[in-house]
Parts: sequence; C-alpha cells; structure tokens
Amino acid sequence: MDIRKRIIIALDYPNAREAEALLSHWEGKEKPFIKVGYQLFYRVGPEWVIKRKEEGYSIFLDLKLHDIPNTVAKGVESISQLGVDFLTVHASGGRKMMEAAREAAEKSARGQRVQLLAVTQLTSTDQPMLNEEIGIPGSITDCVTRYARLAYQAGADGVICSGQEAGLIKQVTASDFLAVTPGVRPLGDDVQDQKRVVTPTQAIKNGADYLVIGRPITQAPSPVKAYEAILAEIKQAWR
Ligand SMILES: O=c1ccn([C@@H]2O[C@H](COP(=O)(O)O)[C@@H](O)[C@H]2O)c(=O)[nH]1
Repeated sequence: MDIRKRIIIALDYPNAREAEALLSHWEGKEKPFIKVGYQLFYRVGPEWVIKRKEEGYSIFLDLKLHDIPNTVAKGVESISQLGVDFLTVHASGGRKMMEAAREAAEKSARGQRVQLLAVTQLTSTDQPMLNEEIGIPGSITDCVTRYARLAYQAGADGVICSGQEAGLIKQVTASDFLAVTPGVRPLGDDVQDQKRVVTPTQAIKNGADYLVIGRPITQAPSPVKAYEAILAEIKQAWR
C-alpha cells in the first residue's frame, strides 16, 4: 500500500468552505486519505462526501455508531450507499450490535464494502477517567484488549485505539486486524485534549496500520509541510 495512505487527515471543520480550503493545499498533488467526523458531516451531508469520493479521495466516515443492533444495521445500510472506505462503531455497543453492522455492510455493499472499525477507548481517556468517571475497573490496556477481542469475534475489520496499544491488539486478534490510531503527536507538539498519545514513529513501530492526525496538520502554518514531515518520519520508522 502507498505509505501516504497510512496518514488519515481529520477534517474537523464546521463547514464545506473551511474543509475545502484545507484540501486546496493538495491541489495538483496526490489526494490524501481524509476523515470526516460528525461536525462536518452533520453540516455538509452525504452529497459532499459522495462528491469527494468521486474526486478520488479515500474517506473514513467517523460517525461512531452506538445504538441497538437494528438501528445500527439500518444506519450502516444507509452509509454504505456513500461508498466510503471506513466507518466507526463503538465496541461498547456489544457483540450483537457489531455483528449486525457487519451483516448490513455485506448486504448493502456497492462494490467494495465499507470496513468497520470499532472504537475501544477514546484516546482522550486516561486511567483515572476510566476507573473513576466511566466506572470501568481494571487497566485501560485490559479494557482496550477486551473490546478488541470482542470486535474481532463480531466481524469488525479493526479497531480505533492508541498507538500505545497497537502491538498488543495484533497479538490478541490477528496481524491483519487493523489498528487505526488517533492521538498522534509529533515530538514537541501540544497534546491538547488527547491523553494516550504517541509520536508517529512510536505508532508505526508498535504496529499501527493507519495514523489519524488532525490539528498537528490542519492547524500548522503549512499543512502540506507538516504532513510531509510526518510522512518522512513514518517512512523512516517503517524500515
Ligand atoms: O479515540 C479516538 C477516536 C477518534 N478520534 C478522532 O481523531 C481525530 C484526532 O484529531 P487530533 O486533532 O489529531 O487530536 C479527531 O477527529 C477525533 O474525533 C480520536 O482522537 N480518538
């Protein structure tokens, strides 16, 4: 796979104009893999996503579905019409919910079916928050591992986890079970609201398949330069 596709840029913008302004930096260059979250999706809707697909972007639609199995299945059926590449569901929705999502993705595929990624624990969650606020006992690693196993057994294609956990997830599932990792910060960058953070090098060395990176690229004075610097770093780490 083209190593450029391993970096997924999070387009966390409030409208099409700002999202397209970011994308315009890549005019005449190879199109990056982009992530559309609900801030942008709820504003621009499915037509905008379909248009970007037609232009040749790979798209991760990060809607983090979490509901009863029937509702999630219907949501996946609708989303499958957009032809996006990746879609998130929450592993905490349970096995039946993820199985229903997988079945719906297969049934409603138009060509290549959407790949389902289960969110384990958000990268903004740390140990005290997991135990004291959310009320889940034990270590974050145990919780993430448990959710990853469940997601694997339920037919998800991979998980969203921190780069800290990518290697462990491969050990308890399979080497081709995707570890897609947000919470990536180049050395010296502000971690902001992220807690379980790693550098691009650490993420790749730990076995991450894709790095999801938003603000370190989108808020950089030159987004393309920031992207290319991360790319150079992961190429080095790949060796
Ligand atoms: O556990 C998770 C799941 C999703 N995300 C999303 O990734 C990006 C990260 O953006 P940064 O600006 O690089 O922090 C953002 O869209 C999140 O919604 C995550 O961070 N952690």
